[in-house]
Amino acid sequence: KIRHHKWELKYEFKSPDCFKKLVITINGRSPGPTINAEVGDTIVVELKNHLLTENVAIHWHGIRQIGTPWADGTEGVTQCPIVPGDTFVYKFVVDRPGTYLYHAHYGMQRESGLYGLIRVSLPAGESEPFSYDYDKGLLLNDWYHKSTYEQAVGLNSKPFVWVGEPQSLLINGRGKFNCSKPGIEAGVCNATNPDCSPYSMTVVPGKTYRLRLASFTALSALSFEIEGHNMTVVEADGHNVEPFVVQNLYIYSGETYSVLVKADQDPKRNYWMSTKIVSRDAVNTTNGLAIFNYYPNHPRRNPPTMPPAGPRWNDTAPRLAQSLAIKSHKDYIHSPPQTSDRVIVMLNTQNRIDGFVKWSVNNVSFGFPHTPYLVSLKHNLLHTFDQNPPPDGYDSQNYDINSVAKNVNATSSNSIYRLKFNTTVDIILQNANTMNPNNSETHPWHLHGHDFWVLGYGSGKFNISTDSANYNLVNPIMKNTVPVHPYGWTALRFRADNPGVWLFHCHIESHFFMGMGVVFEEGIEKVGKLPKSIMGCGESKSLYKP
Ligand SMILES: O=C1O[C@H]([C@@H](O)CO)C(O)=C1O
Repeated sequence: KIRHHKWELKYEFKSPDCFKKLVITINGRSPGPTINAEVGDTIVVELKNHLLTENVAIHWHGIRQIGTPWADGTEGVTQCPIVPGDTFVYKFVVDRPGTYLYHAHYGMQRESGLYGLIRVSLPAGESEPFSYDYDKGLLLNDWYHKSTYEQAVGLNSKPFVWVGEPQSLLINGRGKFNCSKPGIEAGVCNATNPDCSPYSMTVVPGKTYRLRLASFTALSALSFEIEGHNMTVVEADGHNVEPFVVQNLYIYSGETYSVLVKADQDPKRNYWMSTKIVSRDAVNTTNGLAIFNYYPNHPRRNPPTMPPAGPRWNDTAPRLAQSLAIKSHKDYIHSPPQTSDRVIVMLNTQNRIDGFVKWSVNNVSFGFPHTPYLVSLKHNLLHTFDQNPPPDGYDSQNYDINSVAKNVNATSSNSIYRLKFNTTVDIILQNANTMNPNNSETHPWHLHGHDFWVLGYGSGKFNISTDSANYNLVNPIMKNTVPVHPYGWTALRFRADNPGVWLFHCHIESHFFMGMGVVFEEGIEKVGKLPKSIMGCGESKSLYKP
């Protein structure tokens, strides 16, 4: 079945957390409409850019784009930006059931509110290995009052202007900034604006709900909980999980989870749903709140209790424990190849280049070329980017991951990793200290075009002989986004079997903007004829003869 969507993108004044700012809307909404589809459907999104003076591109996060690498929506990698006034048509197949995201992939535009959910269900007659009565989406986000443009310029300035912690946290596009804080211009913040009344999810006592949680945060790692209710984790990034129960779920930017919740508590009252920032000391950001409303109580009635405080922000152990608990459902194991053809160790560091603050992989900070790689590679415009491959590792003998590096300087490059088609590749994400003493951050890494097996997590420096001996090669979960914990490592394996050019990057918007990403090419010769609509910028202009 073909599912046709017509989207008009524009900036509008909105007050998702009561504070008025410019928000990118899709057909008047932020978050945008949920795309509902069945496995095997073709999604067509006809996108009209009405942003007046800003380009755009939309990425379908978690959709592998098999046979349509040009529809991945990654500006600079798979397409030219969509300029104001233009219409671009995305067309791709959703080939697996599960919960996925879509969001802007141009500069740091996602945080302007251009995001939404993709829900792919099984064909009628097929069923999941779990059951529920109702299916609901919960889109989690953090929210800034400054424009994405002001933030980008700050990150790219000397002296460096960091984006800081978000002003609020949103649940289904709604949050609450404290309008009575001093220094707010009259008329900008209105606590009674209906845009910012909390999201309320009505539940029928005794029923079971599948909540599809998705994190779109620009920066924050979150802990989500529903006061007084257990949650059973059943899906992660579109894969069935061997079920386990949590009171609070840690979720990193770019991840999705389905949890089952039974409305089995006192039906005479409502309960809080809340998000809290973990892994960063965000003292001035209040927790995100929504209402878990037991029918027939009033959906706006506040619960009689204080909202839950949530876990301590700097406690890494329970987060690592949750990561380790996520295994493939026993009836849905995709066995990983038992060996790999290539191991790429990726040291994650914060650096300086000519006095600018950057993030790097193996001391190379990523920057886009002018021509999208997909076009350059397919049409042999190889002079458009650096042909020296980036390093497959770092000097692990001599690099101390636990302290500020002796030499924090890095280089910048737009070079890429070229993978041999149909080979198995291991990636070891190695975390380290930032440029600040006693500080290491959590980075959620997202791979385009593939799912990978998560073979292991550990703390400290990865040891190729001892740590790889402990890989989970039996029932590893497959995901498309995974955290590397502070001072820790994460090991992934994937098959380079999807012809195209694919980004792999930290899903924190500012970190990717500062260079925290790499690009993989595989099987470029197998990519079909590129649509002209992705061309028109840089050297692809020469190919664009209408
Ligand atoms: O990239 C970052 O910069 C700041 C800080 O390290 C420098 O101000 C921070 O917390 C980041 O994640």
